[in-house]
Amino acid sequence: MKQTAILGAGVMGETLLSGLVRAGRRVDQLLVGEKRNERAQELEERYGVAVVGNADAAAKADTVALVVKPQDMADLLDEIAPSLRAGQLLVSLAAGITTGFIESRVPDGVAVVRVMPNTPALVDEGMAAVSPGSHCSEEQLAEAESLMSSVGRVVRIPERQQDAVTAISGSGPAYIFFVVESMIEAGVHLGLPRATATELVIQTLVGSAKMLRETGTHPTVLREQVTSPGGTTASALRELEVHRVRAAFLAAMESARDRSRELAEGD
Ligand SMILES: NC(=O)C1=CN([C@@H]2O[C@H](COP(=O)(O)OP(=O)(O)OC[C@H]3O[C@@H](n4cnc5c(N)ncnc54)[C@H](O)[C@@H]3O)[C@@H](O)[C@H]2O)C=CC1
Ligand SMILES: O=C(O)[C@@H]1CCC=N1
Repeated sequence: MKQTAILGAGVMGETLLSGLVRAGRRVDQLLVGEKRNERAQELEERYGVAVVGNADAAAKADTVALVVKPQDMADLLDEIAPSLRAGQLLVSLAAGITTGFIESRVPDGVAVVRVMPNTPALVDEGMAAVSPGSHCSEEQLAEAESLMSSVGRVVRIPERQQDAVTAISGSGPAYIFFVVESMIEAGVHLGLPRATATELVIQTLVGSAKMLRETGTHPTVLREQVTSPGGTTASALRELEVHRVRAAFLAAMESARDRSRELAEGD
């Protein structure tokens, strides 16, 4: 019976855990390692999953998902390294942490896959990008992909693109929620009840996302279809350009990419 351990069960760890359970993974094939006792207890009660020590989980599992903050990764690896053996697979979901960083801290022959997931995995609409480390077999990479495909889509990318991916899809949901918040506030400023503004914005987002996915039409064309000559949309879009929103998105994502690079240094 193949065992999968999840070490670090905060927002992303629980997202992965819940997705695996929804996808039909038996709870007796799952182990969780979590530092905070009250959190560990909560997860045991919610999912019926066994929460054990990190070293114990690492020794028993075939696949170990590392879902702690980048700043906590070195300590976690020091703790579990003596329990690991060649042939096991480590799947890191941490921003910035390279496969080389992990490989240099665990026994030879332990395979590493770096993944950048995102929180829509909570509703099985996640986007994950996976990159193999230096000695990861096709079968092990497929195992990491299958872990993530239980909660959404998966793409394979070269590891050098991981910091950019982190800036786009890893952090991406936060930008979208920020836009949604801003539009709801604008609706309230324009005199709409908050509940009405919220419903209008969320359905507009869902409908627009569905159009992008289902028509396959380029976003520029879809935007042009909404923009009547001399109309309301053109007027609004001119304001967004005047306020340099496009440039702000570029600067924001460059900043996220650079921060991802820094996290590897432990800052
Ligand atoms: N939240 C997000 O949207 C995304 C997060 N990630 C990555 O996922 C990782 C976790 O992020 P979050 O879940 O947001 O953080 P979080 O702070 O919610 O969760 C981290 C968990 O790890 C636990 N922990 C810390 N040290 C531990 C140890 N030695 N042993 C066991 N448990 C330990 C903490 O108690 C906490 O519950 C990060 O590396 C982050 O870069 C990646 C993509 C998206
Ligand atoms: O903010 C962060 O560092 C993590 C990585 C991507 C999304 N959340």
